[in-house]
Amino acid sequence: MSLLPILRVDPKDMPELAIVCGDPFRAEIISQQLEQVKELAYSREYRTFTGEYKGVRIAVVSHGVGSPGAAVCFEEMVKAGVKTIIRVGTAGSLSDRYKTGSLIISTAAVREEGLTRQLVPIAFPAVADSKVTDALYEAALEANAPGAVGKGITLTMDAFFSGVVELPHAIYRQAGVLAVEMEIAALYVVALLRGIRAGAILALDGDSTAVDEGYDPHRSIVAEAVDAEIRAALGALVKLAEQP
Ligand SMILES: O=P(O)(O)O[C@H]1O[C@H](CO)[C@@H](O)[C@H]1O
Ligand SMILES: O=c1cc[nH]c(=O)[nH]1
Repeated sequence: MSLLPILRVDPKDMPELAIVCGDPFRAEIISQQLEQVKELAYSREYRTFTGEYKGVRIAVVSHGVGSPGAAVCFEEMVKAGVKTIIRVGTAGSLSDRYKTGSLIISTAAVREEGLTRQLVPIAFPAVADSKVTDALYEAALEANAPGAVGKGITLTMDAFFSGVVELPHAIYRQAGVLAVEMEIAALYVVALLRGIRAGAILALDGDSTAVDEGYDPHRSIVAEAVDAEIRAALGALVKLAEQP
């Protein structure tokens, strides 16, 4: 079979279990936890590695920033036969309880991005797979994160910095949404429409309302939280490999 047109990977090389993340450099960091690692392709923002973790074959793929580009990646992964995807990302806090360094497992995503309404009406819910969520939560509790571990609804946006229109963060904070990022709604909608399992874990890198003033995701507490979420995601995939 020919290569996937955008990821530039041979579908037969893609395992059924995968981790995705925005940053191609983070994909490389995650791949360093694997044995028998191979970098299959680096095409646009999409960097694909495969390897084994505790005897389980997994892929690690970067999807870039924003839902439209990320959805292209998820769709091609599904076409290649991937059956379980976990997103390992960063997010801004919307909650007084979970601050920088905390980990959030996303049980569902508010669809404030523009992509998924072009796939299915906006009333359709973007929800995670419950087995993936449970496996992630259990693994996160044991991952020694520098902050608290929580699970709940997250917000997916297209805008990162604000313009002249007020962003809806305060409304969703009031509604109990825990964190904001930019791709989970796309992941959950694509997964639900194509019949695969998906979940997501997020390391909080600051207060979402402060990104316009000075966003700094390069602090050591964020790096520690990202390390912890990587351990949690790998542990969850091993558990999920036993529960197809
Ligand atoms: O940490 P990652 O996976 O890149 O995710 C978050 O970081 C990016 C913004 O800086 C967006 O892609 C957002 O969703
Ligand atoms: O989308 C994002 C990602 C990280 N941190 C934020 O505040 N927003």
